[in-house]
Amino acid sequence: KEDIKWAGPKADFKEASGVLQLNYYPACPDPDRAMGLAPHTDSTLLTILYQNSTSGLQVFKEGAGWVAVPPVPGGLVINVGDLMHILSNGSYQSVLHRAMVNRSHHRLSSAYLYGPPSTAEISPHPKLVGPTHPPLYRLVTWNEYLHTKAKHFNKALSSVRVCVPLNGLGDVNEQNNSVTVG
Ligand SMILES: O=C(O)CCC(=O)C(=O)O
Ligand SMILES: [Fe+2]
Repeated sequence: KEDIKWAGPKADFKEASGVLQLNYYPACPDPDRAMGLAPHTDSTLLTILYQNSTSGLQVFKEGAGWVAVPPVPGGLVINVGDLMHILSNGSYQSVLHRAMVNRSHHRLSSAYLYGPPSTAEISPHPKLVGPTHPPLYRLVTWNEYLHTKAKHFNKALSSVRVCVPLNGLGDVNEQNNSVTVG
């Protein structure tokens, strides 16, 4: 199996796909009746997120529900995405998150999403699979995964899953599939 060419200190970034997403959430007098950004996981490897001083980001934590991630001055938030989830064979789970709107302040965030070339083949890393650790996800090209994500949204990870884990639970991210965002 070939090494990963699109990540690491000596990576070839020429064909890689990076996206800078700028989000603006106007103040909303009735925030409980509006959603800034619907619950989702990022498809990419890691996301580097900057948020201004207005709170709104929440992550879903098993057993605790939605937990606020308050802005830290000068701090960045790093999200694990689906690609890391697949590569690590589920050891690093992609984080379900959403953005709420604020009653009195507008909110800005910018997310840098790093992705491989569209033809890159994505599967659990060979060093992490073996007789006692079967691969949980089948091989997909990055392009194929993005199409699957556009179609199945928060069920995309499950749809490329090849066998049920020993504890019999599905992906945490599966529970929220009601709203689609761009
Ligand atoms: O605005 C935020 O804090 C979250 C943005 C986000 O999740 C995204 O752009 O993917
Ligand atoms: Fe996100």
